[in-house]
Amino acid sequence: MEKPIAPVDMSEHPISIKGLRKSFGDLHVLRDIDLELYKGENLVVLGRSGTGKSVLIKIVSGLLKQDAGTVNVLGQEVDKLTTKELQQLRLKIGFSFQNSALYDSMTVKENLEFPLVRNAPHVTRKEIDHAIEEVLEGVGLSQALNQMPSELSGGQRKRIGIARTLIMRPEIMLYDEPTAGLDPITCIDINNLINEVQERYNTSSIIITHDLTCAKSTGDRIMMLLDGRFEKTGTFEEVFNTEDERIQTFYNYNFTS
Ligand SMILES: Nc1ncnc2c1ncn2[C@@H]1O[C@H](COP(=O)(O)OP(=O)(O)OP(=O)(O)O)[C@@H](O)[C@H]1O
Repeated sequence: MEKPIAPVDMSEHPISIKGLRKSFGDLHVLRDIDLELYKGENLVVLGRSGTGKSVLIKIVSGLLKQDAGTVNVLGQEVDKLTTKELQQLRLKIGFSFQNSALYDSMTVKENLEFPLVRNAPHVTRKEIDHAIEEVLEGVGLSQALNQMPSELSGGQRKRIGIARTLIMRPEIMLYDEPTAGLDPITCIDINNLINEVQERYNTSSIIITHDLTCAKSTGDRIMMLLDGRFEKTGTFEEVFNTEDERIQTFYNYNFTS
């Protein structure tokens, strides 16, 4: 499916990264990273396994500290924040991590209300129920309200995981390998959901993946991470219309449709 055109505002940068470096001992994972996420866009960070995509997301969310460079998220320098400030900032970010598992002993409803009850203690029961109803409808799973996670398919669990982040109304969404481990049809389903979330909630998102179909279907812009740097940025066609053998090899080994 073609990516719908999104209303992107290039003058606002919910995430701005300059001169970022990160090494682990002699392993120089991120060598010199510049990245501006535009407001309202889906930005795909594409790269082979082990190229540092997860490290990048962890630095953006304050789980890891960079060695050099600046990482500004919603106007704040992440590595300068206190634990409390970081917690506040994280409430504005929706994380869809590979293993952001649901609580198996709770129903879908209980899973969804958990972040609200914990982080917004003053919301009323009525507001919670309304928010749950709204996000479940948003991810197309209104009927799953009282089901247990074990009764849902992998794709449905992923949807509920995304709904659980949306309930906090995040300004930014970070998707880490959203289609990993899903069958091709479910992948299409999740790619469509990522676009629906962008449209419906006006989120600005970074999607990190090595799945080219996911990149093509969800990305307004693609950044290709190679050897610790972004080697190419543009639309899917711009990135892969290249003489760079490393990018051609990535394309030839990965693209399945
Ligand atoms: N805390 C850490 N300590 C030491 N090395 C680490 C740490 N975190 C990541 N690395 C190393 O950094 C490199 C990049 O890891 P990262 O998880 O970011 O890769 P990735 O691009 O997300 O790959 P994948 O798609 O397989 O998750 C790997 O070689 C990894 O072993």
